[in-house]
Amino acid sequence: MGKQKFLGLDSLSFQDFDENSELIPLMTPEDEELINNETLPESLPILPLRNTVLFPGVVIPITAGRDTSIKLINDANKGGKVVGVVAQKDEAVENPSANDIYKAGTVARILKVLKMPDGNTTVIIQGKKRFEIKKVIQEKPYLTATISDLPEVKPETQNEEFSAIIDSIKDLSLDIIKESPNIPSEASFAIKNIESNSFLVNFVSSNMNLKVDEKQKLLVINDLKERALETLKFMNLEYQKLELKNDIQSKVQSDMNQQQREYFLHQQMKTIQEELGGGVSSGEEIEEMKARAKKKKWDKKVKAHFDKELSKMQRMNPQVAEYSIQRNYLDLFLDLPWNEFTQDKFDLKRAMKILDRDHFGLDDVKKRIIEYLAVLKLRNDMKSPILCLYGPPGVGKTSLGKSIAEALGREYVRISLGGLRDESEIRGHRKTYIGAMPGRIIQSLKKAQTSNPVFVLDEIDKLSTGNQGDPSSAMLEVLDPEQNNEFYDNFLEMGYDLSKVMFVATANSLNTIQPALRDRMEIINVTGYTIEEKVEIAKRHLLPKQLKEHGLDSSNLKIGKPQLEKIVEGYTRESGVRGLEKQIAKMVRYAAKNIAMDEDYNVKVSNEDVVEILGSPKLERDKYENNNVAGVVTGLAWTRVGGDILFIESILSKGKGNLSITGNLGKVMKESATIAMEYIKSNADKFEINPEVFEKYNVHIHVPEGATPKDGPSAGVTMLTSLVSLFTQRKVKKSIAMTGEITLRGKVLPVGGIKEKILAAKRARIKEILLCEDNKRDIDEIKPEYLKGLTFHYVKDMSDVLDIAITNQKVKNAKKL
Ligand SMILES: Nc1ncnc2c1ncn2[C@@H]1O[C@H](COP(=O)(O)OP(=O)(O)OP(=O)(O)O)[C@@H](O)[C@H]1O
Repeated sequence: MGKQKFLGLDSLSFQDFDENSELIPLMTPEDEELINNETLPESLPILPLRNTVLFPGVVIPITAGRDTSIKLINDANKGGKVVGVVAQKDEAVENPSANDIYKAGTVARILKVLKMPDGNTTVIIQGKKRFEIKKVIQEKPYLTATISDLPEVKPETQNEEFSAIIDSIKDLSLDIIKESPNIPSEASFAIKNIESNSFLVNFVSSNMNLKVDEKQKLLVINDLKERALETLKFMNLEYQKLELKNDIQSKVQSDMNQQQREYFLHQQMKTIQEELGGGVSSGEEIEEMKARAKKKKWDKKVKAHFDKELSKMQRMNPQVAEYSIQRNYLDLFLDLPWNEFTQDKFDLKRAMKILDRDHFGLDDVKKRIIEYLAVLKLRNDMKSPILCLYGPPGVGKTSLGKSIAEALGREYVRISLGGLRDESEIRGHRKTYIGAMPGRIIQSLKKAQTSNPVFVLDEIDKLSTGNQGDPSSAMLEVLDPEQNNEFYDNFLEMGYDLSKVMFVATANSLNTIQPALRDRMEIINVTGYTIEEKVEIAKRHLLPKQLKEHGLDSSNLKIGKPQLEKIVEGYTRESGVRGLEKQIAKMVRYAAKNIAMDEDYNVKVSNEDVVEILGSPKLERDKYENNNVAGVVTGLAWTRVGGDILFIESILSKGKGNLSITGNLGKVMKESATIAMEYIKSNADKFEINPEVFEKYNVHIHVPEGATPKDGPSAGVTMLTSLVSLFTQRKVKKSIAMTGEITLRGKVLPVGGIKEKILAAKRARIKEILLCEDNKRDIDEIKPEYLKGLTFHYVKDMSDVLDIAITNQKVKNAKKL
């Protein structure tokens, strides 16, 4: 419903009308009756309406601009004040003829004629009765036609359907008025007061936002019920459109409100900041940043990003917190090395020299490192391989990384991944967090100041998965040559090229490294050292290093080989040399103290001095004991800290044939014990064991040294030997140690960690070692000097094990079973 058409009163006031003019719309059935009883003249002047349709009872203002219309109105106003009003088919037609107007129209009464200042004439007319043109009898000076009545067909007064339609029209028009901001609320007052159904339908039809032809269609429907229904349909459509429009508008409105609010707040903030003495952002700082930026070797993308962020900073007030966040952020861009590389030194001889200078032994490892450097040199694409040095603690993995950096002439950085459980430690926090920082990778590169350092990732096997994302998956991206040229740090908000970085990871164990990570690395095993090697390392490296660190030199303290050996054997029990270094540091401190206190001391230390300084040698638990007791056998184990020996003890006690196992053992070891037991039971004859023994006695197996958890199937042969020795009460071969898995069928299977196990056996002064035949190839790979003084027995079946390990001699005080 358009405002200008509603009641037709928008530009006029009531004072413009005579007291008795019939301005007030018809409201009652009596009014309607009056109109219907009026007799129509035979012919009428026809006033064509350009853009509306007049309905009976409705008052509308029309503007007459055309000369013909003005003449018609003037003539009629002077005469009977009655005209026929018919809508034009096409509003563009200037002088409509009979064919240009519809056939049906409404008789109108002129209520008022007003001369407007613009020369137009405004006429207030009221619709009376509908008519049909029979014939146009003259076209000049205006159209005149003979007409006939169009009688309205009314439903019976009791028609329920019609009443329902009328009610709906009323309700819906009230709804429409409520939803339409343009319709004055008085309109609802009018609707409520219209009593004549016919007039209600006309009133609504006239005021609806319909096209002329739609209104005309309504006008010519004689059946009032049908007309009402059609009107209701149009109203429904109109209501839906209105709802949609309001919906859109309220959305737009709320967006606007939000924007206005922000703008307003910003303005306020600005004012407050100015009041507090803040000014425009510090120009000097920005100029300095710009100068630094000029020296950076950024690619286009990074440069564009930096420029954008810098101009953001320029617009900020230096007093606000965001300013310093932004400055830190941009500082990081300026501090980070971008495409700044050190030239690699590919002199492999020199590299070898450096590796030899820093590390004693480790020949295989050094050889593999040199091979790697050679490949790097030949490929020359600067894409670096990822090395993973794995082995027990203190064997020099980390320090090898450092030597590699020196050999290549690259910068060296290191991060420890041990216990790191938060992905953001690697990838950083988004800069919107309070106290956000880049991840460790980016921080280390900032420290390195070059884009191609040697980057040591210590303890990659100890990366743990916490509830803050998975750091291993972030590491995967770091270590994947396909992806790491665009490593994304959350703080940096940019990809950073890590492909030129040479990563060297270290690990104590391969099992706990995520398999996908392990696949991406070249694994190099760094095994532990023999006693002789440790002595050499101590002499050549550890002692000079410690002397230097304490401000002394070799003239202040001399430790001979026998004493070093004593220290290694009596005070350390490890695969690496970290503990040894600590003991040597103690020796050096002793000298330093004496020098500082001006006291005499032996520069060349004796065995006694060693005991005096370090205390009496610690118990050497992992020393082979003897074979005097049945059921005690030495096994070889592999742990994360290197090889170790273990003793398996078993005893019999009167009982009902139960098997119990104690010690800090894993599930697999317990299974091995059960397998061994079953094997013995089924081969009791062979070992001359009375089968009744199994029912009369309980067996208890124990593995002492419970502090280090031991698991793995490799104790199988040891369990078996222990139990056979127990049931037969025969001695186990002297100075023998063994490792191997057993199966129910009596087979012996190969096991891992052989190198470490051999070193542990040597430390424990074992002479003979029993292994699966398939482990021979591991032994063949070990340097002969490591194997000096050891005899190997290779076996296939459990019976071979027993043939070798169990003697015919009964133990002292053998039990009679
Ligand atoms: N072969 C060697 N020659 C000289 N020094 C060595 C040798 N092996 C180890 N060291 C020294 O032993 C110390 C410990 O080595 P490092 O820290 O590299 O051990 P690691 O294998 O990385 O241990 P972890 O696994 O605990 O990190 C260092 O001071 C190192 O120089």
